Amino acid sequence: MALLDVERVSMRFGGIVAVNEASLSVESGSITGLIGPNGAGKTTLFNVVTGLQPVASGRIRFRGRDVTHASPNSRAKAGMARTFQRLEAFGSLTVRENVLVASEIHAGVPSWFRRRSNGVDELLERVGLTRYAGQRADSVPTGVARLLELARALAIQPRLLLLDEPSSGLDETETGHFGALLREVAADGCAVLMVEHDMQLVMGVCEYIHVLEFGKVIARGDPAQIRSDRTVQVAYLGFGDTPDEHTLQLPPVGAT
Ligand SMILES: Nc1ncnc2c1ncn2[C@@H]1O[C@H](COP(=O)(O)OP(=O)(O)OP(=O)(O)O)[C@@H](O)[C@H]1O
Repeated sequence: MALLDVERVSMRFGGIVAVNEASLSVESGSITGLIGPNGAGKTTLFNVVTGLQPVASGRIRFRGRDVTHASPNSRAKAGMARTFQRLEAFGSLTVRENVLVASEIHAGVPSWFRRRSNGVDELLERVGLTRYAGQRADSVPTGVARLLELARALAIQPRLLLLDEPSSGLDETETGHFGALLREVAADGCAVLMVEHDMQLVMGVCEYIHVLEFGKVIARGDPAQIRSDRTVQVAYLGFGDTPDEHTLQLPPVGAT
């Protein structure tokens, strides 16, 4: 059984069908991509999976449990963490305090009652934030803020990490570093489901990819299958009918 199973889920905003009977699954310890054009329904699907928005129909199972109507909080407690497109850290707290708060919320105990900081410093070290630990979150560059979002999500020791456009605002080197970090996270047993527009990152780190268009999953497969899928090339990547057009624009699999 997969770690996450989304079965024929739909979600509407009035007359707009944002997610239309979409199904996808995420295996434990894997990195899975969710790609598609702007407005395809990716963020809405994340919101439905994490419980921020209700489903109109369909079923969501996480770790074998039906969580279709569970609260966001109980899904988080069961091991789901997510980041948002817009950076959400507490600006007036330091980088370290931000991670500490996330860790405390997860543990349910304020740190002054505990002797240890629940691995916060190790976590900062692991994602490369130690030198920024004492800086206010609103004073760090975007690349560092993205790592902070990742560290805050990891602080709840999730089984599944949902990342919404994590490389947004990162340069190529930072994106490469981020991709390497994601591989480590997955190797440690935390599955990653990632919405991302940077195809180099997606093709480089994802083992499996789902493609969404108009709320429907139009293709799924490993990076090589997605690269060569004609429907994806036309619908998402905007290629015409010239057979070789796409090969010039897509990065090779494993490029990151
Ligand atoms: N709060 C809302 N109210 C009404 N319509 C919405 C709302 N949020 C999203 N939509 C619509 O739902 C559809 C899916 O939007 P969504 O943001 O999920 O797409 P997306 O794939 O994440 O896009 P992007 O890549 O641009 O972030 C779009 O048609 C969008 O306009």
